[in-house]
Amino acid sequence: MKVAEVIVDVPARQTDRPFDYAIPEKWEDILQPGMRVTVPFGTRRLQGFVIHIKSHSDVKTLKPIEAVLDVTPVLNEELLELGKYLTETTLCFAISAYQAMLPAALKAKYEKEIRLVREENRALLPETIQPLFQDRSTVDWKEVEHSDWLRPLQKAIQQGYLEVVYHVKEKAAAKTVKYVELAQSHEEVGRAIDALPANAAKQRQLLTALLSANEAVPLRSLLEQTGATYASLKSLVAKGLVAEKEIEVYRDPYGDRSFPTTAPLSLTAEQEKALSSVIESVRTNKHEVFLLYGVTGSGKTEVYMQAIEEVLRQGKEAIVLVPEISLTPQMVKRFKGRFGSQVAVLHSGLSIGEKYDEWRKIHRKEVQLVVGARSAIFAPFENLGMIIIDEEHETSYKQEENPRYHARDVAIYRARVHGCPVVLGSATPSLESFARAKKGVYQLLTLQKRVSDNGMPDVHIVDMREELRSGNRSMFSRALFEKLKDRLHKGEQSVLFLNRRGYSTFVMCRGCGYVIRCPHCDISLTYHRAGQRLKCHYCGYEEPITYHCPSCGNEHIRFFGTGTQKVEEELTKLLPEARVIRMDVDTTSRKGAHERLLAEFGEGKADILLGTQMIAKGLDFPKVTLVGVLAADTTLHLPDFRASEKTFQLLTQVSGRAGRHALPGEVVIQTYTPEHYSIALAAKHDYDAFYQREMVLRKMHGYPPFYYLTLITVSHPEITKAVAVTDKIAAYLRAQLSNEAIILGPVASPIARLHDRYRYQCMIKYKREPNMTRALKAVIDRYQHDVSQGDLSITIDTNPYTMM
Ligand SMILES: Nc1ncnc2c1ncn2[C@@H]1O[C@H](COP(=O)(O)OP(=O)(O)OP(=O)(O)O)[C@@H](O)[C@H]1O
Ligand SMILES: [Zn+2]
Ligand SMILES: [Zn+2]
Repeated sequence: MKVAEVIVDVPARQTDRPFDYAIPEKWEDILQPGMRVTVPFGTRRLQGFVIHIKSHSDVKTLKPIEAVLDVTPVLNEELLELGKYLTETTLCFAISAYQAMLPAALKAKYEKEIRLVREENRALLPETIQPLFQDRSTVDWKEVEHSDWLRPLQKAIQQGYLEVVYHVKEKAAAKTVKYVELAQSHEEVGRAIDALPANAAKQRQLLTALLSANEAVPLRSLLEQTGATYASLKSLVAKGLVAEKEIEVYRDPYGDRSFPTTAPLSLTAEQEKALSSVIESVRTNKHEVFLLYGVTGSGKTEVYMQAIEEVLRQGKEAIVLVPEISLTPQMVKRFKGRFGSQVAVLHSGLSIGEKYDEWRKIHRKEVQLVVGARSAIFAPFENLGMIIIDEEHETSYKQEENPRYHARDVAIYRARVHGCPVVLGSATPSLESFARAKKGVYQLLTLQKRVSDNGMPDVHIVDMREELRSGNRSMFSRALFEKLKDRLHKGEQSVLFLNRRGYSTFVMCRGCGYVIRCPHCDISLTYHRAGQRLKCHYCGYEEPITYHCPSCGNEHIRFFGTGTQKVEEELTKLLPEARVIRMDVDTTSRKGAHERLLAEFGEGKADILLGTQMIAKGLDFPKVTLVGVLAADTTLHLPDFRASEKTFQLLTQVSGRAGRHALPGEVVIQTYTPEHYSIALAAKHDYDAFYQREMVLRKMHGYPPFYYLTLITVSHPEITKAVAVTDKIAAYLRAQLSNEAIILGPVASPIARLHDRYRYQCMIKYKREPNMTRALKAVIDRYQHDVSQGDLSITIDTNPYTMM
């Protein structure tokens, strides 16, 4: 007998191990590791992954596998191993690791039904629930779960009249389309046409159309083409002349668009040099990590694409990761234009079904290249020739839920297995990556010049305190306003960027200083003009705006901060002739809106593009000659040791949108702290000086890249419990780790209360702690019971990017 080790779909500490199941004989030759199965588990039925097959088990009575859900493994050997690496490095459950690698469509959907065990039982049911089963023998659990029938149903289940049945379903299935084809030879069909009665004109047309098509035709187009009804077709089916069949099709999100083909550009000397190093490594199957440090507009994408061409020539595959937010139609167009149908695209804007179809193209080896956001790093390619991570400094490459992996680490892991290079590209590399490049761990490739002859844009810093002193109370400085007017007259375009991260339009009483806060979380509510409501951005709580202060009752309630809506209003007042496109969460929430707005701007249908973070990167519009940053400092004051780095990156990226082509560009940065080095150095395009300066501070305060970090966050509805547990964890770790490790805390988290739960944290800074993983696992084990039974929650992030 053969036995399968199965990881079941219960993300909990107690079930985080393989369970043995017997493989029924009929599946002995079919079942392979990496396939999904359905198994009985306690009283339930669950989906699971087979991770290993063996011929013996120590378990005495094995339950059999109930169903095999795949024909070929959905996780190959490499990905199964990668799952183990993820559980070790991020301390996640194996099931979470495997599920993260697959499209959501393959995740199980559990459904429960209540079924009459025997027909005769119908009469024995309590009267109250008899009507439920009047003309059926099963009732969906959802129908009754919140009803008064639950009690009598439970009783009937205990008495054995009813039973609960579990179904495991897929979230989405392959899409099929009905086709029609001839079921007999052309001669037979010809004879049949002659034999048709004169009034069967439509049937004749149908057969003639199929004869001339000489292949299966989609049912819909056949009926449209001939004007025949489905009934006419059915009668031909009944005669055995034609047959219907379902053919699988892909949902193609880009199906309705054509992408003009592009040819490789002839490279600049710098590009050429960078490319040849990468190609050398592709040709020799050498695992190396390159850091392609190239200023904005230096043509990094062209280098990526020509390197990919080499990979494809070698018959290998490539993964290109881009941040979700810059996976704009522009980027897609560039890759589809160069590589056509060889590309799959994966991002969160796709439906579950569309993502599944793109994934299947990869799984079936119908494409050789995937361009996608973070999770595309798990693309099931088996012959990888290169992995590219564009804008490698982006924090969105770190997943902020289990498994808390960083795509860069996964990329390096996979590339090592495949013996291929990784290319990390950025105009503003993360300090971690640049430090590694300086140490020679990564190979540094540099593009110092822009492709266009104009070079980097001129940057002007405006001190907004000065503006106020000289009587300008507007949100636009005089310099920015003049330049906006100037561009308008010249028919050139401007981009206005509002830095909104860590910043909110809070509501404050000018009389007593009272700020309206979320009753469940420790943060202020944000004013939303649409609907006149105040919303909590963490838990979703909302309430209508008030005009009276809840604390002192006076009417001087005011909305502070600047939102994009407010900027737009002001623009309409000051520059009524300007056509403005606003891009923020409100205007881009509908599917396709993001893309449409950018296309309109690209076609010159607007003079000013006003937006938040989502317009900061990747955009490449020739007519943009002015970039205005309305408030540069908002990210500076986040409670995060990366605040300066993030500010520098953001300002450099957004400035980089100006003057990328023939026309020279200019940037205006408005700030209240012009002297801050992040702002001053971004204005000078001086990454190197910023790096030096910031590294000194990181070293002094013991932060990455000098130290590794692990952040433990404990939350509980009772503050004393949260503190006590954090305290115990900190004490335990102090005892377990070496004296070199620095354990900070317990302290209240920057967001000290969320969803009515108090949050405390403990941060560990360390250089080398062989005992670390073991100690953290011990912490998880120690509190496993409290976490699963009670109100305690503990999250451990072994490489935190948000400190909140
Ligand atoms: N060798 C070349 N010859 C002519 N044009 C080029 C060449 N390389 C790139 N370009 C063009 O220069 C522009 C900028 O290139 P690209 O967008 O790749 O820059 P980037 O380095 O990715 O910049 P960013 O970091 O700002 O996104 C693009 O329009 C691109 O088509
Ligand atoms: Zn809240
Ligand atoms: Zn008040």
